[in-house]
Amino acid sequence: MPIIETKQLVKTFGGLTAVSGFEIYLNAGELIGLIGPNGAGKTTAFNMLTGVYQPSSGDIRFLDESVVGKKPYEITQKGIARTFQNIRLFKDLSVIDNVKIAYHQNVKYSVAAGILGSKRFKQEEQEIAKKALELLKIFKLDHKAGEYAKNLPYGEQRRLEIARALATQPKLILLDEPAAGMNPQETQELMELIRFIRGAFDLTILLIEHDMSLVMNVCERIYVLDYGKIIAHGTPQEIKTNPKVIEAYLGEEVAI
Ligand SMILES: Nc1ncnc2c1ncn2[C@@H]1O[C@H](COP(=O)(O)OP(=O)(O)OP(=O)(O)O)[C@@H](O)[C@H]1O
Repeated sequence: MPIIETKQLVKTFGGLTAVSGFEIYLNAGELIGLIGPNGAGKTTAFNMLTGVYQPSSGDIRFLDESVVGKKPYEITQKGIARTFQNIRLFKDLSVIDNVKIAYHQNVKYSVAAGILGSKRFKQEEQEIAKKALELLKIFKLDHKAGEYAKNLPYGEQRRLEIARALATQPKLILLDEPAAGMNPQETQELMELIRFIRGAFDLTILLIEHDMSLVMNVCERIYVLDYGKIIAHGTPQEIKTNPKVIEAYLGEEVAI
């Protein structure tokens, strides 16, 4: 049974149909790509999967339960995390605090315990600080734990966003253009990191990416959106040679 499955998802904005008939599924442990020309509806699809937008119609089943109508924080608590195309870190907080905040979502002490500084609260805080640092180590950001997030170079901010998403302990993670703005060396390292975290954290991953070499190299299957509709679905090899995909990308800068 798929971990997530969408049924005939539609999103309209006034007269504009941004996404229609959107049907995808991801099995547990898969790494799947979602590609398409600019304005095809990829981010709108992510926004529906994470409760940022409510679908105009259709259904989203996550772990065999509909998540339509749920708020973004409820969806995060159920196990779906994401990163954003335009990085959304807490830029005036330290690197480690960005990760600690995400861990706090799953902590069990009460607000009163926090204010009163109870023993349990202190233990939880120490545990979270330890876990956050371990996570930063995986992302090679532990030596920058105390720096302001805003002072990190772009590529590191992107990595921190993924680390923060992982701190919510998701089962499914949606990455919106994780390699945007990265140089080839950083992109290569990111590719290895994505493969690593999938295994290490038992994740299922859906990836939007314009960097075709990244998508073709790491994804097992790829969905292609064009004008809000899925025009192709298959292995990287099938997608590369699909005439509809080639046509959709004509005039775009990306070579597939
Ligand atoms: N909040 C909104 N209000 C109105 N129109 C929107 C809104 N969000 C997205 N759209 C429109 O929906 C369509 C799909 O946009 P979307 O951002 O999902 O595409 P995309 O595939 O993610 O594009 P890109 O690759 O450029 O990020 C576009 O025509 C966009 O202008």
